Amino acid sequence: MFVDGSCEIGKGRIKSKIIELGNGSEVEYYPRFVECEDAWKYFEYLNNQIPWNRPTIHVFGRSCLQPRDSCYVACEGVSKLKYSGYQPHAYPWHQFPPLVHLLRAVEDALPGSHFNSLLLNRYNSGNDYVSWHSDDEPLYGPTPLIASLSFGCERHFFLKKKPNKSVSKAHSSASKRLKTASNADQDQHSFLLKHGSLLVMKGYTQRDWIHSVPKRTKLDAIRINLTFRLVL
Ligand SMILES: O=C(O)CCC(=O)C(=O)O
Ligand SMILES: [Fe+2]
Repeated sequence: MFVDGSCEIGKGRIKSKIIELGNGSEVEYYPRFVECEDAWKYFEYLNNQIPWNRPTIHVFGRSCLQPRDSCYVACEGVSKLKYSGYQPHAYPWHQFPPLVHLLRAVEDALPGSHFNSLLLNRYNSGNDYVSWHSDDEPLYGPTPLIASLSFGCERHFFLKKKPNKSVSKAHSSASKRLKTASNADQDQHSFLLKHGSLLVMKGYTQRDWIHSVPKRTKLDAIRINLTFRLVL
C-alpha cells in the first residue's frame, strides 16, 4: 500500500442513499465508499503525513483558534481560498500521492465531476468541531458539488434549512406556530458519518442549507474529513 500511491477502493461505493432536500438541493450518502481496512491505511497516512495546522480565525469580530486542525491542497493557478479571515497555504497535489488516488476514485464514482481543491480537517477528539456554516464562497459558484470523505471516529453531521429571509417577521412567527412536526422534520437531517463513507452535497445545498459537526465531549478519538471542491 502506497508504494505507488495507490490502494484498492472497494465496490461498496456503488450503494448509496439519496436525500432529496427540495428546491434543487440534494445529498447523496455512500456509507462504504472505501472498504474498512483500506480506509484505516488512508487514516494512518493522513494522520501522519499531512502538515496539519490550527490557524487563528476571525468570526463575528473576534479572533479564536480554529476548533480543529486543517490543511489545504489545490491545483496551481486556482484562485486563493479565504474563509473566516484566514487564507490557507495551498499545497500541491503531487506532494501527497494517496490524495490524488482518492480524488480519482471520487471523480470516477461521480460522473461528470471534476475537483481542483481539497480542504482537510482533523478532529482530534470530540472537543473539536465545525460550527453551522455553508460553503457558499463565491469562488465555488452557485451550485457547487462538494464531496466529503470521512475516516476514523464516527461523528454526526447535521444539515439544517436556512431561515427564509424573504418572509416578514410577523408572517414568520405565525408560520412558525403553524409549522407541523413533519414540516420541521424535513428542515433538518442528521447523518452518522462512518469510517470510509462519502457524503456528496449537490445543487443549491450551500445556498439554502447550513451544516455542522457538533462537539461530542465524551468522544476521545480522531476523525479526518476531506472535502473535494471545484474552484471556478
Ligand atoms: O467534517 C465534516 O464532515 C464537514 C467539514 C466541513 O463542513 C467543511 O470543511 O466545510
Ligand atoms: Fe462545510
